[in-house]
Amino acid sequence: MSDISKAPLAIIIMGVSGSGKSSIGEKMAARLGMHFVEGDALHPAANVEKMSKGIPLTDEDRWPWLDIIGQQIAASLAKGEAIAVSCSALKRIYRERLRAAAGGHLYFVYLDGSKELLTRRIGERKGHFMPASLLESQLQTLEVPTGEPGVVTIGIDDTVDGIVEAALKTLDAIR
Ligand SMILES: Nc1ncnc2c1ncn2[C@@H]1O[C@H](COP(=O)(O)OP(=O)(O)OP(=O)(O)O)[C@@H](O)[C@H]1O
Ligand SMILES: O=C(O)[C@H](O)[C@@H](O)[C@H](O)[C@H](O)CO
Repeated sequence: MSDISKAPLAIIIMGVSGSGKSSIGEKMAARLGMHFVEGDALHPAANVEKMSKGIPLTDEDRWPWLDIIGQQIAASLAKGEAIAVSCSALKRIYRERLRAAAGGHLYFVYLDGSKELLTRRIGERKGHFMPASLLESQLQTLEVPTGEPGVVTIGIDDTVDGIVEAALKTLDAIR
């Protein structure tokens, strides 16, 4: 099996709110010895305020945020450094923007879960700005990335470790 940590690699861990992007992304990046960036931390304050009030973001709200993420990925790759970022990346046009920023060298790990499981995980989570009420709009906005280049789809009905293992194995298989 090839060692996917050797080449500079850029990975977005994507999916709707509560799918496990932060939990999986952090652990995956640690396993690969990669720098992990929490995409939520890069939202302009106005976006966080909106989401905290239960108001879904628009494309216009998301573009500046996606561009910050794209710039971070481009900067890492330019230095020859691998990077993993958690980012909902719900629409295909968002992913295209991120791919363009990364010069085409971008993988996506899509965390796929049922509405019931997502609702449960968000409900059990404490101290996060994202209210459970926004899950519906997240699911409506999501354009499933399956079939796009560099995408691996992983079901989230498993332990964090199980999901990380599956993601690493599937990613390795397509590289
Ligand atoms: N495989 C799992 N098994 C059990 N609990 C999990 C699993 N993955 C994530 N969780 C829990 O589910 C909740 C949501 O996970 P997390 O915050 O990582 O998702 P997220 O996609 O980053 O969410 P958001 O986009 O809203 O920030 C957290 O409380 C987390 O601890
Ligand atoms: O595109 C979006 O609507 C946002 O990025 C959300 O997905 C949140 O950032 C995330 O889910 C926070 O919990």
